Amino acid sequence: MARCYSLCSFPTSFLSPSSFKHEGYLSGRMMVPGRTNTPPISRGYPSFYSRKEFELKSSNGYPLNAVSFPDGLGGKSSTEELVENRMKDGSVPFSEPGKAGSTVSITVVGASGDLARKKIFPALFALFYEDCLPEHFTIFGYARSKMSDEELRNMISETLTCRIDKRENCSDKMDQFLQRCFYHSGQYNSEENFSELDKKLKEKEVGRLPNRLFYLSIPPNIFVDVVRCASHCASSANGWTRVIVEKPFGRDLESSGELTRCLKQHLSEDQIFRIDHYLGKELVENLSVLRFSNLVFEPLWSRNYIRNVQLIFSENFGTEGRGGYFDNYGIIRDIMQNHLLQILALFAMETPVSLDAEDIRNEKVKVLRSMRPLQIDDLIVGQYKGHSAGGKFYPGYTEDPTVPNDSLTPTFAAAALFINNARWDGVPFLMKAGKALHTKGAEIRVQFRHVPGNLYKRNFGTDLDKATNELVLRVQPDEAIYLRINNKVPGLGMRLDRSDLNLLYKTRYPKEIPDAYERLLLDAIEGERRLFIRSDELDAAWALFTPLLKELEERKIAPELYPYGSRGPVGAHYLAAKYNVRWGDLGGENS
Ligand SMILES: NC(=O)C1=CN([C@@H]2O[C@H](COP(=O)(O)OP(=O)(O)OC[C@H]3O[C@@H](n4cnc5c(N)ncnc54)[C@H](OP(=O)(O)O)[C@@H]3O)[C@@H](O)[C@H]2O)C=CC1
Ligand SMILES: O=C1O[C@H](COP(=O)(O)O)[C@@H](O)[C@H](O)[C@H]1O
Repeated sequence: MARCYSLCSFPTSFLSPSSFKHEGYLSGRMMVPGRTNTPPISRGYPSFYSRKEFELKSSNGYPLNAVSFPDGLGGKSSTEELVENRMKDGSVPFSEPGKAGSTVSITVVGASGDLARKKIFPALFALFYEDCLPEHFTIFGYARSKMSDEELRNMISETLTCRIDKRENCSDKMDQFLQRCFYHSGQYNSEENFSELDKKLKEKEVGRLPNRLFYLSIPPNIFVDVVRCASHCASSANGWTRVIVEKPFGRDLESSGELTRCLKQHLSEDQIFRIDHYLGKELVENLSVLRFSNLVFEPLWSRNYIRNVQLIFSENFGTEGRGGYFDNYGIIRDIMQNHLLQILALFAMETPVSLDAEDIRNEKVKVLRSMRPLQIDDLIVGQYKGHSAGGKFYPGYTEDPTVPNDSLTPTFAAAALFINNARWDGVPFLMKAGKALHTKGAEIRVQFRHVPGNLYKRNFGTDLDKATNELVLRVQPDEAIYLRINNKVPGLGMRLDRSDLNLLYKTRYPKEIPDAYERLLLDAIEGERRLFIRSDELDAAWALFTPLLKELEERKIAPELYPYGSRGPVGAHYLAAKYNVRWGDLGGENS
């Protein structure tokens, strides 16, 4: 995480917690009529730091506090003037630098659940461990389960690991972190219970400008209840209040629109942080860097040179434990409509005006709106069936006790999508996503066109595809970016070979890569919206998939069965062949 690492690379005296202050920004309850809650960061306003030249980078590489305070007194800095002016007009009550600072309270709603335990609390600890959290912060777990603070701490401590070097003993840090974690038990639709939470939050926030972040790690049917109660009874009185919303954001265009409408009765769009954790993955972040900061790629980034793009997701386990949720959604909604489509939009967008969140999100929306809705002929669906291997039986999807026996829900899908704009006209964007396959991974594969009039064509035999240049971004596991090129085998003859120019992260960057949730939580705390989904993006994404999802369900299209642990249904090959494409991940040697 560049910003934190750049923070950590300062001399240690700069790293004292007191140099890390996030000041509060906007007064009022969650929804402030006539005013958006855009924080200082994305508008280029400063945050306050006590040290000259202290610079904390946001995840888009922009300095968050593009300001340095003058040494000594004498004259007002532009920052101080800005603060003073803003306070005079009453609109933005920053707290004064140097006086009582701000605090951030992070409430994990659904704290007893799987996601909270496995991802959210560990990510918060990792941020704390890296000194990336503000100096003053408190974490609250909220759920119906009865638990004491101590029990919550015990639960959390089971999943915490030391961040940089797993062998390092960081029990002191863990203890410090756990001491800042508290629990409140309550119903999700009880204003009274949220008022009790508010009281407890205030006790921790006393004397500081309170900022509040709520993470909705709960089933979607209770999102609106929680937002209503939190907004009425537990939002910050004079700091910012933000809400991270987990997917699924509805199950089609209508239900997603309805969810957005309901949330917006209590929140402004700027307060809603719709999370897609794939946008927080290191390699997905690197996609734009690779493209926009290397001369060698951007000129090739169009239909003129790119033959097809493949977005591939696979898991080598089934819906174990999540069958109840999954059966109502299926793989298209679970993975394609969000994770893979988000990557596609980032991949295919035009150059944004800047790295500002709105500029990037504007470009992504344009791509999504230029796409034609997915056609049923460009889709194949599959479902895994039970399979025995190595003396063990792997049950099929419908053998999961939480899944109906006659379920037609796809656990695998492959699709061909097209972008009807000048850059991408006619280029197939192939997506493939499946559970219970032979391997776990996610990658972006770019296959380039054949070299026209290739002088060496006879060296490749009859299959020119063997000479295809391919750029692969392996998102996980074993993060890597590699470029497949053709080269001569050393020697007196003229034998050609395909080799990989390989940037393998674990050899180039031996440090552990931060989890996606770390980056996204930090961005939400800092008010950086670039990696969160705006409501018009969401609408455009659903518009592409909704007609097809309805058709699949109305026509009760049966998925092609594939054995647990296999490479998926053969239909995926026919679909690719229809567009003269071969899946790059099934291409043989070290593909
Ligand atoms: N788990 C994962 O890997 C991922 C999850 N998500 C999404 O994140 C959110 C949380 O996921 P996860 O932690 O797995 O969910 P859980 O099913 O574990 O639910 C979280 C908590 O919500 C409460 N809860 C569960 N069901 C209900 C219900 N029907 N009514 C009221 N409260 C309920 C429970 O707390 P209590 O009973 O104590 O109140 C539970 O501990 C979901 O929206 C999910 O779709 C997204 C990506 C990945
Ligand atoms: O959002 C989801 O993602 C996970 C896969 O996430 P990863 O970071 O482990 O690749 C997937 O298992 C789950 O079904 C889906 O809801």
